Amino acid sequence: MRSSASAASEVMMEIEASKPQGQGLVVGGLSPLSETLWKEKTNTELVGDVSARLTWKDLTVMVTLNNGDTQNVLEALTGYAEPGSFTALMGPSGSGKSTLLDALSGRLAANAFLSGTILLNGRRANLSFGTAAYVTQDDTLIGTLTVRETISYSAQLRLPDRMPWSEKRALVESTIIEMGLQDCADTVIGNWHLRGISGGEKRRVSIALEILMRPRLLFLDEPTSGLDSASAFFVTQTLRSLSRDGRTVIASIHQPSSEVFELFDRLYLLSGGKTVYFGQASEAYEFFAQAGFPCPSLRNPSDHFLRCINSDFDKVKATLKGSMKIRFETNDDPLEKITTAEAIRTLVDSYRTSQYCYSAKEKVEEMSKIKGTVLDSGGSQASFLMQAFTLTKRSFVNMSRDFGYYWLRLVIYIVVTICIGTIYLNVGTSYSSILARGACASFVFGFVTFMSIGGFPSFVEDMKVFQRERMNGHYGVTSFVISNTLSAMPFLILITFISGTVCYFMVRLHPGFSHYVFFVLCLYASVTVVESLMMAIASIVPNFLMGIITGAGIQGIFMLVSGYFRLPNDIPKPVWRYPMSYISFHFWALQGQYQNDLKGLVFDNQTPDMPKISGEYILEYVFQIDVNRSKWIDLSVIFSMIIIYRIIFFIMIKINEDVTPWVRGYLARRRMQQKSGNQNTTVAPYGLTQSPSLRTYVTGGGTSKNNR
Ligand SMILES: Nc1ncnc2c1ncn2[C@@H]1O[C@H](COP(=O)(O)OP(=O)(O)OP(=O)(O)O)[C@@H](O)[C@H]1O
Repeated sequence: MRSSASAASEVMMEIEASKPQGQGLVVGGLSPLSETLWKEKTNTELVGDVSARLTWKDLTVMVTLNNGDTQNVLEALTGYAEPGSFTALMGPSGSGKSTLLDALSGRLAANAFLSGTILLNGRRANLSFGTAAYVTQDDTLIGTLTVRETISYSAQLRLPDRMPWSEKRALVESTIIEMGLQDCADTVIGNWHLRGISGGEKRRVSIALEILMRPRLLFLDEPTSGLDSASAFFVTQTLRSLSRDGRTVIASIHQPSSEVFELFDRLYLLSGGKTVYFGQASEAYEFFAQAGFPCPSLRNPSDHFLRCINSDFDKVKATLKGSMKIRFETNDDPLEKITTAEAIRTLVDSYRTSQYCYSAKEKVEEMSKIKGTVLDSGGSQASFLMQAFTLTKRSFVNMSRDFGYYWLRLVIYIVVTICIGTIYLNVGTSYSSILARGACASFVFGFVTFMSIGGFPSFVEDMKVFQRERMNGHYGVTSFVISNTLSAMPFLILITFISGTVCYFMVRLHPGFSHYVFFVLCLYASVTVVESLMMAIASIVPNFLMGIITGAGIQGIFMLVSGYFRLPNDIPKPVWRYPMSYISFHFWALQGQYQNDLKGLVFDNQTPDMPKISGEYILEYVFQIDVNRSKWIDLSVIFSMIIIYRIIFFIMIKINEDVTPWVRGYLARRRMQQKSGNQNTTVAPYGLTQSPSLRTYVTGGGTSKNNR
């Protein structure tokens, strides 16, 4: 078998061989090779009529706070981003950079309401789910995969099926080179037990994943944060080169060095949600000078701009003056004479009446009038089957490499079942074994299945990757649910088969192969139900600590009404018996296993004065089991619960994506109209939603078939 390194070097040789004369691979930009490959293999033109012209006018974002108050995070912002340009959003922490990016890309939080107009190519458009690529601040990647594997799986998930694998591989390799990841291409990303690539490299992997599909519109939230100056320059240069290929690139940048600042085409400077400056980055220097805040010599211009508009400096100065009795030297710097809050007011007012503001508004009007191409989903072009297959494979590889996902659980399960086996060793058929058998089954289907909750943190990590990829339109919910179910199956079968066998034969439960198979199947079904239950919980409570507490609480209640801690007929009828005990999978597992174990056995204390007791009698009169119902029906109920919980997971995600934004949109419209009293205020549904179905409404385009 060829090693991945040799395969990679072959690909690189292919790349070298296919290079046009005199044209090298461009490091820090889209290589001619990948550009050509992309156009040839996907029949997609990258520039021209599919370019993305984005405008936003009077964009206001209001958030509702926990105490019911509202706060304007962005106030009446107007601006635009053109193809072939790189726009940087800058401002102090909390100025609204991320919120502006979120508003433009249709990713606002549930409590945020948007008003104003956002147009893409002169039309309203929902930019989520792949129409625009978005690189978030957090690098949510699968820790057990190498850089090359991460990008390769992403290519398989999104590139068209008809594109041969060798060409997909070539695209992957060229993307690795574009992002300067050659040296760490075969290193794992890293997780809690695997030492992986550096933070800067993770950032570059996240960007590589999004530029792989050559999106026409690219949003990046702080792509250079946490990078050293060389890496930050490299990343920014790459983004600039991407924009030069006719793409529209908008990125929020925290504290750029002067070299990085020089790479910006346009600068959007924000403070407290207001526009301080929007225009050519190179002209910002002049604007600040005109407004009375010239940049002192020997100061980095971007540092100066941020210094002028960061009101935290007022607090810092006041604290220093008060507590440390520091006296600030007065010099010619205007910022020493006035507070930063006053400087911000002056700059905001200056901008409002400046030629920069007028020309921006004019340009927005002009761009809004031109109705360009409707950009449909730039998301996945792979078929549903290819997505499901790739996701299953990726998930299986991850599960097999992540020690905490299943291997640790396997070890614990074996240890615990050996303990059970030792305690109930060769339980027999004496009178005392009746209670022992009941307790043993209750422990196995109660506590042993409960331990499956331990996989929740790993699943939450998977969910984060899913959410990032889903929001960027890489694949749909169905593919994720199917892949998760299939990839987990071999591990769950292995865990339950080994631990079930250890337990069954050490305890010597009911002899007979079919009894043993039932026990193992019931254990498998119960453990899978717990997994599915936790999956459904994760779709509602994505925080892993809260998820574990919720899952533990639900299972505790299920155990209580399972018929062991209180006999079925004694469980209070309202709520606990009907419906709780029937919803509890423990109840069905115990009903089935008691029958499986006791039916056909005879209990005898080997003393002449004590009668023999049949298992049927105990089932009916001691454990109060419905003996007329087949144990296989009990088992099928547990299997149906697996499907039900997976459907709940699917529905919850769909509700979050489709229904919640619709409700929020409706509430926002009412709230904004009430607040402003102006019926003409446009509350843009596209800005509030992440719904693929609303995309159909706003763009007239269809929902991608792969986003099912
Ligand atoms: N959904 C929300 N609910 C409540 N407050 C919010 C919400 N979104 C943003 N804010 C508030 O709005 C302000 C701007 O936040 P935002 O994250 O956009 O700033 P930022 O400029 O990106 O900051 P940073 O550089 O630190 O990431 C902050 O004060 C933040 O607390």
